[in-house]
Amino acid sequence: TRSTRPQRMLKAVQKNGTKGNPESVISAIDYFCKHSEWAMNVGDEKGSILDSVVTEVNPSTVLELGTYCGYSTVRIARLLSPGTKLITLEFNPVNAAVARQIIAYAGLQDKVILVEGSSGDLIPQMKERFGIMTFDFIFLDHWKDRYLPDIKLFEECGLLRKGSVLLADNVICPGTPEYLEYVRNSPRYESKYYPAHLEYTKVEDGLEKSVFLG
Ligand SMILES: O=C(NCCCCc1cc2cnccc2s1)c1cc(-c2ccc(F)cc2)cc(O)c1O
Ligand SMILES: [Mg+2]
Repeated sequence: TRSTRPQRMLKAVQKNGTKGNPESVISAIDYFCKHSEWAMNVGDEKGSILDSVVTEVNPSTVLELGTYCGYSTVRIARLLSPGTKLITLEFNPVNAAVARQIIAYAGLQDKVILVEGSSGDLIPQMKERFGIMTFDFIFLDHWKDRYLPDIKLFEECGLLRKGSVLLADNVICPGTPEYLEYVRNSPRYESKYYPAHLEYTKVEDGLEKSVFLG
């Protein structure tokens, strides 16, 4: 059967990247998406904002919802302190297989725990399966209609602490209106919008950073 876009992206990384060099993997993916095939990675513009928030938070516990090909996983993992691991959830097994290879090519496999499944099923298992008390940093980049139910799930499962930072991709395009309304109007969050563009395009998009106030 015909290859998938993530599989063609992996080939581009192996051809144009340098093994063990995360920056070269990031560049190879961005080049592929700009010159070969658009793909729904967070991209370089929003990726720089992601980098700055991760650096500012310097988290010890990290969760990413939506691995896709591992582009943002690599961006986050390369910035984590030694010994810190990030948990990333992916629903699609074919994409998860590609992501594992891209993360390994970057040399970051020891800093990443990739779990296949849906957020609704896996979030309630975080404490028992991974010994997590609370998350310092959460990157939301999965089904856009799951952002709101999943933030409520985080609250219900006691996975947030005073100061936990949630960063959400695509709050404009494709859009997450109910999530935005919730975090911007809830007294339990302090929210800030970072304007940018949909990855590799001129279409308006942005990231919403929300700090849990306890
Ligand atoms: O759908 C998007 N990302 C989610 C893929 C969901 C798969 C998963 C569900 C799930 C559930 N539980 C755990 C893990 C996971 S992973 C997405 C789409 C666009 C886009 C596409 C077309 C377009 F014209 C304009 C924008 C841009 C983006 O940046 C995106 O992130
Ligand atoms: Mg996205």
